[in-house]
Amino acid sequence: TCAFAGQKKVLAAYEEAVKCGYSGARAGRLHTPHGVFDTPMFMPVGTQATVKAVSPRELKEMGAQIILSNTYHLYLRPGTELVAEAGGLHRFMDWDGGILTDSGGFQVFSLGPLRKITEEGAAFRSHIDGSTQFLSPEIAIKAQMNLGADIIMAFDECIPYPAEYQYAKLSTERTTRWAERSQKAHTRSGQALFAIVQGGMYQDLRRVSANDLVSLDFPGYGIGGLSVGEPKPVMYEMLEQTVPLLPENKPRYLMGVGTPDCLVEAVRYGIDMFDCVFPTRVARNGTAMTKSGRLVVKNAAYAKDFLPIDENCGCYACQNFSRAYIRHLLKADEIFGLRLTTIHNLYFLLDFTKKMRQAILEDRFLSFREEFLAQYCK
Ligand SMILES: NCc1cc(CSc2ccccc2)c2nc(N)[nH]c(=O)c2c1
Ligand SMILES: [Zn+2]
Repeated sequence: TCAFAGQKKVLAAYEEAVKCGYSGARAGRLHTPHGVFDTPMFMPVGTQATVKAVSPRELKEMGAQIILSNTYHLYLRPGTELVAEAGGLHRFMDWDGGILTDSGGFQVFSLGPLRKITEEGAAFRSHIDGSTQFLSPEIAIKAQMNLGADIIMAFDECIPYPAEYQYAKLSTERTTRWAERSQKAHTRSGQALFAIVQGGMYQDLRRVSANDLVSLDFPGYGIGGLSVGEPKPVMYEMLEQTVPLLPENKPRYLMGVGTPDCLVEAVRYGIDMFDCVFPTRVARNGTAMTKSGRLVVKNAAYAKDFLPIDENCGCYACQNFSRAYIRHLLKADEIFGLRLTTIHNLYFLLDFTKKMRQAILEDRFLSFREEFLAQYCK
């Protein structure tokens, strides 16, 4: 166990269990005030304090350990002070597992129209009521302390792709200054603040960003600014440059990356934590994830297919319902149809990360990766 202690009392300690030969893959245990969780791990996204279409009980049943929420959305509605008055996010949404919140920077740039970035922070218009809003490291950290997540993220700028070298350099240096301001504003013990590595698609900027943030000594590190439209080989190249510079005894969280082929490659480089809206988002348009790729249940081909989505899947949908039934519900715009495809997709990704962990523990991760990629990308 290599528990770590930041400048405050031990926060999210991370113990590396097993390192897999010939790759950076590792299986670890992440300690938080709401429990100890296994990595590699997939974290379902619950942007507005709910993982769309599923209940906390169902999330627990399918093995979810840590779920994500968005400071940007909760800050605008219902307000983070209100959530604090309700007893914090765990109480508000009745979730007793781990919670991680993003700092809001990314959502400002991806959602808020008419935004302006200065050294101080980001001004933007709310996508809800068009009101003028402002987020800074101090405001974002205060909001996350109000929400009470176990792991919170420093305020950063996700550099768009493509970006000029000069812009990427200035933005990355500012994100490092914002990380320092986030650290100074973070006064809630028992809550881990992760920094976020940026640097665009420039190897040298990625290395500078990682080294600067490591010297500021955070309990864990997000890797941001990837899966923003760049070719996958470029993303893998940035991981190869960045991950080895991060402390082995601290968790690495690749932000907003989530197709299974990307997950297995990122685990190979030593990533421990993942999130993505993809499984819940594609579920809502009737697409199920399987180890051979995507299955569009809504297609007419499945009208009389009385088999489950995946015969080998242990999820509630596959154990009890057929493709024909789920297709019928989706065609009839029945909410239960979306719930079943969402339950299946979340279970698929949670089970997939469990299988990767098992493969690492049994030192057969590289053959697991080969077999999976051969079948999935078929
Ligand atoms: N892959 C793109 C991506 C996604 C997210 C969002 S991850 C997320 C989404 C919902 C809830 C919690 C975290 C990011 N967040 C931050 N702060 N910085 C990034 O560079 C970045 C890049
Ligand atoms: Zn299933």
